[in-house]
Amino acid sequence: MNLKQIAAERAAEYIQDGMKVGLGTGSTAYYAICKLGERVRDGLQIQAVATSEASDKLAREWGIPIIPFDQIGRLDITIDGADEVDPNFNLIKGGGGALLREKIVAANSDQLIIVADGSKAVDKLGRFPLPVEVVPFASEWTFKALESMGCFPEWRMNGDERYLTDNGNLIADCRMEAIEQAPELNIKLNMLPGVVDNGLFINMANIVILAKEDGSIDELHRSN
Ligand SMILES: O=C(CO)[C@H](O)[C@H](O)COP(=O)(O)O
Repeated sequence: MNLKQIAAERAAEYIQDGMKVGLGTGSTAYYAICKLGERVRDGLQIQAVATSEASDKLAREWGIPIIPFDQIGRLDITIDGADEVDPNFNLIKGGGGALLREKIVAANSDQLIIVADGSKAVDKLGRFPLPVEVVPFASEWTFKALESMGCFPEWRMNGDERYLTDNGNLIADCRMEAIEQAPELNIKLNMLPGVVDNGLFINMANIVILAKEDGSIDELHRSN
């Protein structure tokens, strides 16, 4: 079993009959969706909402009942991956481009469980480029504003075209190397007109499950 699968399957054990579940996006969340799919086939009764078109499709293929976000109400648990996790449970997400829906779904969840291999744990966020979702209108203006803030943005590309999110927006990946004050940066970025949201998830994760090289699991619970 690979490390992503180990972490994801541990998280899937938290899901019980009757729960409303948020399904994350990416190669680690993939294993959580597959495990829940198996359990649904064995009789587990859940309702779910997906954080991307890709996860929506995968979940439906497994027969997991997918409910539109505005109809499902408050979620019990969301299971999602991350690109970086710091010691305060703050995250960078959005490597897979789904940060906006991921953040909305996480904000509507009683618990956010993050699953990852141990390489995602960092002392300080920022080596992974921070994704910032930008509306196409005035995108060059917004890009320059990100440059002026010292964020070193680069448009994410899909071949020769600019990458588009499921929401029809662009992603500027900001190569800052180290983020000194992540909570402040999160607010500053989201105050920029033209920015829809950014990949900093501050005080959102409740549980972090990290699978380590030797196959053991670090399961960390946030106390505050
Ligand atoms: O935020 C995400 C997608 O927007 C993913 O959860 C994050 O990029 C981690 O992905 P993976 O599990 O493939 O490493």
